Amino acid sequence: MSSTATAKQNAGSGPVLDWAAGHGPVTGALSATTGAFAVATTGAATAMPPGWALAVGAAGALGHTVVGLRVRNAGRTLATRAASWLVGAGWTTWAMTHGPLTWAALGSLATIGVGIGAAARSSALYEEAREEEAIAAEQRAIARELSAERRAIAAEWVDRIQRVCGITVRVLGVEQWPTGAGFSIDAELPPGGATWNKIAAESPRLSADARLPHGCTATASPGIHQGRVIVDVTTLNVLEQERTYPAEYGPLSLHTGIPWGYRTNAEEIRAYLREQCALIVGPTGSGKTNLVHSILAGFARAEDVLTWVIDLNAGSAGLPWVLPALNGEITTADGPPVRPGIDWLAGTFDEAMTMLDTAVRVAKQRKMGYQNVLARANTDLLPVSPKIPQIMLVIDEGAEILASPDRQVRKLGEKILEVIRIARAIGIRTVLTALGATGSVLSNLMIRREAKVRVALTGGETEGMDLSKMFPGSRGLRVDQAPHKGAGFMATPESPAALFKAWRILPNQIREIIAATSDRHPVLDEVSAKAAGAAYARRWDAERTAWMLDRTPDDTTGTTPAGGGLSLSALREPNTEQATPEDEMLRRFREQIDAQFATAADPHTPTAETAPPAAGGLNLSALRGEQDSPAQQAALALLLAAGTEGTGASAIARALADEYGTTRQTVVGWLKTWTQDGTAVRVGEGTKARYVHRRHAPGQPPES
Ligand SMILES: Nc1ncnc2c1ncn2[C@@H]1O[C@H](COP(=O)(O)OP(=O)(O)OP(=O)(O)O)[C@@H](O)[C@H]1O
Repeated sequence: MSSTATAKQNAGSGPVLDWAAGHGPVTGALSATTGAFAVATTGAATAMPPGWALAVGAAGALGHTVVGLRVRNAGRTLATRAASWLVGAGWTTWAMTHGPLTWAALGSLATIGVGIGAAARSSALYEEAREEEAIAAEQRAIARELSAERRAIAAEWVDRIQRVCGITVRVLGVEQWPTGAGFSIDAELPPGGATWNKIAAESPRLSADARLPHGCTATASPGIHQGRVIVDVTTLNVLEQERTYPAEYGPLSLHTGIPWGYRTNAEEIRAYLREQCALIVGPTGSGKTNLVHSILAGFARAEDVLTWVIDLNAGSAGLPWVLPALNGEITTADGPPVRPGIDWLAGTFDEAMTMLDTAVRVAKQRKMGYQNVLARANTDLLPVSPKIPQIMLVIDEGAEILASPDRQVRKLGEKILEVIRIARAIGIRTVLTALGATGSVLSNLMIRREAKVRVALTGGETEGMDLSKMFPGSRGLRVDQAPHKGAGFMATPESPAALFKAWRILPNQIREIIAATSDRHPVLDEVSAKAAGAAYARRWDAERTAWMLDRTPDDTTGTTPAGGGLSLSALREPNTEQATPEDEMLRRFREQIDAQFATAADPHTPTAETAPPAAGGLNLSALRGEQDSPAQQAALALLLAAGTEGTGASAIARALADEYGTTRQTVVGWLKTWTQDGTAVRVGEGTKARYVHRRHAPGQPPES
């Protein structure tokens, strides 16, 4: 009978006995006594020589002892098992001689059974306790070793702090960092008025005394109360290494902080920007642009942030976040067009002014429009959420704008300050970068008060780096501690000034982040969109974005002006007979945005200057008269050539991809327009659907 069949049979008739399983105290005793009884009765009935039972018992005891030794059972367990075998065998021998079916034999067998059970139970418990004790002993040994190391560290640093700072601390704990880059000491200051900053001020001397490698520091910060100090000691210089932006692009929120880089203990540091503005200082070549990209990456990942970028320096900070989407270089797995990684990019003075005016209008409108929301939430801080996103204005070299001697540029500066002044409560904050004009910028009270998230990228540059102005109250920070590109110091209200490094982020990661976050960006809330008006709604308009395409390196028109100024092509009449590839790209971009996103409803009723928006979206394409581009003409020619058979969007896109870089999405847009205006006819359904030029449409008289 198969085992399954047996199991099935047994299932209905009581407990299934698993003979392969090991014995517990009860089954073990039961098995021993029933076994002995069976042998005794059979032996007596068959007149088996009683000595055999004794021999079997001795062999059993020996076998069990050997196995027990092999699995390292305790001596006590071995003795119990061997004794069980021998007692069982003794009884069997006796019972075979005197007859197993007497009351004396049965009673003594039951007693033996209970005895074996109890002994087995006790030896099992003993075995368990022995195992636990072994584990605990092992852990105690590890802890002893660790705490010996910790004790050594504690003693060494008590001595050092005494020697260097003249303060005798009592170490309460030493925590080794999981990153392996160093440790933290939690110590109690002596009575008599010693403060943690006395130790903090001696950081360089402590580091030297500890013979720390270059780039490693011993920094002191306040402990749990004013009588305690934490000393963080780095022993491995992670700032030396180049670490790329973490490849996990999951959603973030302004409220949980946006990671900007990592500390010397290799832990990430986050900027909390709900109420704070930020100031980043970094001379040329220090890695400032790279840091701005890391920051924009974090904002792109956030579900409650819309990023507006002003970059009058040829848009280099913002362009990588726009162009891949604009040029249709990125597609997502399910095919919808990709939104740029930032919500607005101003690369010219006029556009920057428009953006700042819009920000001021939005701020004022939010103040009025959200009174109820504030009252309901019982707060004076607008509850920022994906529905009411925070606008982060990132202004590259904004500090230079503030300090500019040029009257025009200073107007921009005044607007920036106005935004900083009025918009904290209602969710608009700024990130300003500076090449080094820290003196004049930091003398501005508004910046000093509002921009407490600060970064100084040194990249080894010592000229014009006044760390004490950037991080007032922090002592012991030296530029030469961070000689690597992308490295410097960062302070936030939550985390005192200390060494920091930005992750390296390359264009391919920027493209990945644009694709990964495309459907995550919030939409400007209705109240704000109303205030922002057409200036915002038409931000991707051809005339306003032409400069971006003139900057692309694969520009073949030769019209790119030198320097970063506004390009002449921005003034180009968009409805020229021969559309350029840039116009084609722009048109495609507008179409994609129209098709996919109602980026903001244009709240204004159409006027002479504002073209009517399509219901539910921007209808950017409608903002200019559509003109067939060479790519579109080629597509039309293909449609004609397909005759009565017709063709589809994919086939046309494939044919045009090499020469014009046309995507399927674009062709879908053209085919839609052509079917609407009667140029083409759609025939068939589902996967069989194809388009036929009206000349070849069924039932159509041939055109002459
Ligand atoms: N976090 C980083 N890790 C490693 N290397 C970096 C990092 N940031 C920047 N670099 C290196 O420094 C170089 C300059 O960086 P980046 O262009 O960001 O500097 P910048 O301060 O903006 O300079 P510029 O103003 O001249 O553009 C980069 O090409 C890169 O090699």
